Parts: sequence; structure tokens; C-alpha cells
Amino acid sequence: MALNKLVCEDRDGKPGAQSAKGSTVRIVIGVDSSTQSTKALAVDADTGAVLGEGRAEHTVSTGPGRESDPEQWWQALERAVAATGLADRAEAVSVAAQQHGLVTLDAAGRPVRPATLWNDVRSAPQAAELVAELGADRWAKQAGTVPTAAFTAAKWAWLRATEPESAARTSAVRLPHDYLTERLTGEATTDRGDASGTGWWTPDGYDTELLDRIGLDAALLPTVLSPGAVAGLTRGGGPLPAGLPVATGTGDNMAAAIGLGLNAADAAQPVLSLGTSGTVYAATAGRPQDRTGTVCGFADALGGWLPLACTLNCTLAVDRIAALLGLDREAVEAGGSAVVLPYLDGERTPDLPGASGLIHGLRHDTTPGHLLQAAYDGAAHALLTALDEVLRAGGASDDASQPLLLIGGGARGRAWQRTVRRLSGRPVRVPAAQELVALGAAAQAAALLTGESADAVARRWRTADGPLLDPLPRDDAALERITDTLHRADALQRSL
Ligand SMILES: Nc1ncnc2c1ncn2[C@@H]1O[C@H](COP(=O)(O)OP(=O)(O)O)[C@@H](O)[C@H]1O
Ligand SMILES: O=C(CO)[C@@H](O)[C@H](O)COP(=O)(O)O
Repeated sequence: MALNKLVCEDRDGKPGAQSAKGSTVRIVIGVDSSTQSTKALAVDADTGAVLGEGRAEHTVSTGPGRESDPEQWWQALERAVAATGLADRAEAVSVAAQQHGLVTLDAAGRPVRPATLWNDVRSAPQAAELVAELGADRWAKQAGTVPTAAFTAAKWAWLRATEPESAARTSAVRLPHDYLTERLTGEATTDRGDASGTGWWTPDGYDTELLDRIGLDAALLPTVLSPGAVAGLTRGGGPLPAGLPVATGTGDNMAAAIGLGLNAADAAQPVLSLGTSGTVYAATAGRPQDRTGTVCGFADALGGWLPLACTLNCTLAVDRIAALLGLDREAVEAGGSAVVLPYLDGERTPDLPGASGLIHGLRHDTTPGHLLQAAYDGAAHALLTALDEVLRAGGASDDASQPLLLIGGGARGRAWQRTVRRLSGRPVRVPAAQELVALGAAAQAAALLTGESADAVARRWRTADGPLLDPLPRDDAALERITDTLHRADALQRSL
């Protein structure tokens, strides 16, 4: 994809963007409000060329919980969009964001308290209670998912149990992308992809029996829009002009799938995303209903499904271990027999919310580089071992000769690339396009202008193109060492 800047003067002398042929470029803005930052792209709707980029950081609380201020997300969105330099030329916009976070608003539309995020494991007891009470089979059938602490339903149950006064003051419940879209449009909307990460969404509407059980009035929830709908028009007042159509937006993983041009009609193409979270997923025609809890039965943002497994410890955890060892993140050394379970934030896959980091198998000849490599291996292990289950849950079969698409901030790292090739034994393709979540959102916005479906827009933009890395022989010994350590450390990791 072309990344050349095409910004120039337009005919009436205002700063504008023109195509190489001199015709006016139609610009759309895609936003990714993820855990660590907001990224915005200004994209040529016709060619996919990225014409401007902006970024603004977020603050996430440390300690037992993980919380962020939704007002800060909004300010970061305004700053990132303004930094593209093309906001005033935009013709449509769409917002994708981190999934699952619980945003509670008061009667004036202001946050009652900071949002509890997808990686906040304090809601683990409530998730376990909900599964024990309603049964894994009912969860798999209704929500497509057996919930962990990540799911919004567990977070709401936690809020009611620990801060009943905050729950009582809540007049609206939103996901991060719902909140930001509503700040743009004034309309209370969501989409099926992001809604499917709440636990209370079903293909037939909100699960009112569950909502009754957790004491949440369905009137507090947004309207679920159909794929391709217009969520509303921008109200103006910020960097974007008033009156622009705003697409439905979606959760960040659903947006990245769009950004790669994936849809359920294609043979399931596995994707591995290495960011704050690690995720492995595919767009499938079959609805996932995994009663073991490993695979989340998400909807995609198009009308199909997005079976997905997610880990809490990925790039941040490995970078932290590199820092503890005093090493650059690329300073890995092959060999050694140490195992590192880098579960610094607890873990979701496997479901060990109380776990912590663990090192096993140290010897006199273990080097810091061995330990760092073992941390990469420990982070990649859960994702790669879940890949089969993800595809099976969506009714697709795996073809090990098909390349894995590797995306997210970590996909740029040589050590990450080599680890994934070594532990999967598969070829890996690294799309040249970066910021696939924001690109997917931009494709949703462009689809409002062109009348195409969003995935067709991204395919036209050739966003998944990139170098193909050959497979390496699969390191089964390393995989078995990690599986064995996990098994033997189970009691310890559960009791923490
Ligand atoms: N070259 C690189 N090698 C390895 N990791 C990288 C590299 N560049 C960025 N990262 C990691 O990518 C992460 C950010 O990825 P990103 O997908 O943007 O995360 P998120 O969307 O969760 O905020 C950071 O934690 C950083 O450690
Ligand atoms: O919880 C999940 C998926 O179920 C995470 O993937 C979040 O959506 C956060 O994403 P990043 O900020 O790491 O991109």
C-alpha cells in the first residue's frame, strides 16, 4: 500500500489533498482507541493511501485493577484526529476501540467512574459465579462464549457487588467504542462485533434473562446497528466538521479483521495479533459456541463470526521481562531449558486470573538471553495452542501450509517473528500496512461513501500484502516443556 503523503494546496488555495491526477481525494478518518494509545489515520477512500497519522497516549492504572478515564480517551481522539492534519477535509469517520471495557455514564452523560478494562481481573469471582449459576452450556448457546473476567457482564456484576452506589448512579452502560461514537454523534449506538464481547448480546437481541440476573436494565444499553449502517452525523465542535457520516465502528479485533479484508466467505485465514493483548482469530461462517471457555464466540462486524482466543500478557509482559533482565527486546538467545510463564497480569488463556510470572528449569548455564527467549515462547504458546480450537469452533479446518497473518505492534519485532515461526512451524506473512485496526475503521468509513462492504474496501486497498517468511521446523520440545510446566504449576497458579 502506498504510504506517500499527497497533501497539497487545492484549487481555492486551502490546504487539501489531491490525487496524482489532480482530482480531489476523498478522505476518511479511521480511529483505533486501544489500551495504550489512540491512533488515527487519514486515508484516501479510493486508493487506501495513508495521507496523515496522529497518535496520543492513554494512562492505565496499575495495582490490582486496570482502569482508564473515558474522558481521556475522548481528548486523545481529538488530539490524534487533529494530528492527521486532514480532519477538516474528512468526509466520513469511524471509531474502533479495545473490547469489553465497562463505561458507566450518569444522567448528564459523564463517566460515573473510570472504565474497568478488558485486562482487569478483579471481576474473576463474578465471572466464575455466573458460569456456576447459569452453566457453561447455556453461556455457549446464548452468548457463544463462557465468560472470563474480561467480559462486560462480569464487570457490571463486580461493580454492583463492590460499588453499589456507582451502579445506582449509572444511567447508561457503554463499551469504549460506543462511548466515543456517541461523543461524536450524540446517538447511543453499538455494533454486533463489539456487543458480542459483553456476554449479554445474542444474535436475537439482548439476553434479558441474563440482564435481570445481573440487575442491568436493557434501557441503559445502546441500539445495536446493522453492519454498514450510519451511526449518526458528527456534531462538530472538535477537529472534525459537523455533519459527517459516522460508521458503526466496532471492537479492535473485528476492525483489524476488516482491515485485513477478511470475511466469513473466504477460507478461514488465521490471524495472530501481538499487542498489549495477544489474540488469535479467524473470520468464519460458523457460529462458535465453545463450552470449554478457551474460544470467545465473537460476532464479526460484517454478519459472520470471529472465534478468538486472547491472552493478557503479550508485548508489554515480554518487554517488562527484557527490562528486568537489562536486555534489549531483540537480545534473545536460542537454546536452554528454562520455561517462563510471563503471566504478570494474571492470565485469561489459560484462565488463571490470579496467576503471576513464573520461571522454571534454571540451570548454571542458563543465560539472560535464554530467559528472554523463554518469555517470548511462554507468551506465544497459549495463542498457538489455541489456534486449532479457534478454527474448529468456527467450523473451519486448519491447513498448516497456510501462512499466519502476523499483526499488531509486536509483528515488527524480529524476535517475535522468529518465535512464531519456530513454535508454529508455519509460514508467516507480515502485512506492510501498519495500524490495521485504524485502517479497518477507515474502511468502514469509506464504505459509507462508496456503497461497498467494508471488507471489500480493504481488499481493494490490498492491506494484507506483505513479505512472506518461510516456516521454521516446529520446536515441539519447547512447546511440550511449557505445557508440562503449566500442568505441574496449576495448583500454585490457581491459589495465588
Ligand atoms: N519493533 C517492535 N518489536 C517488538 N515489539 C514492539 C515493536 N514495536 C512495538 N512493539 C510493541 O507493540 C506494543 C504496542 O502494540 P499495539 O498493537 O499498538 O498495542 P495496543 O493496540 O494493544 O495498544 C507495545 O507494547 C510495544 O512493546
Ligand atoms: O480483550 C480483548 C479481546 O477479547 C483484547 O484484544 C482487547 O480488545 C484489547 O486490545 P488491545 O488494546 O491489546 O489491542
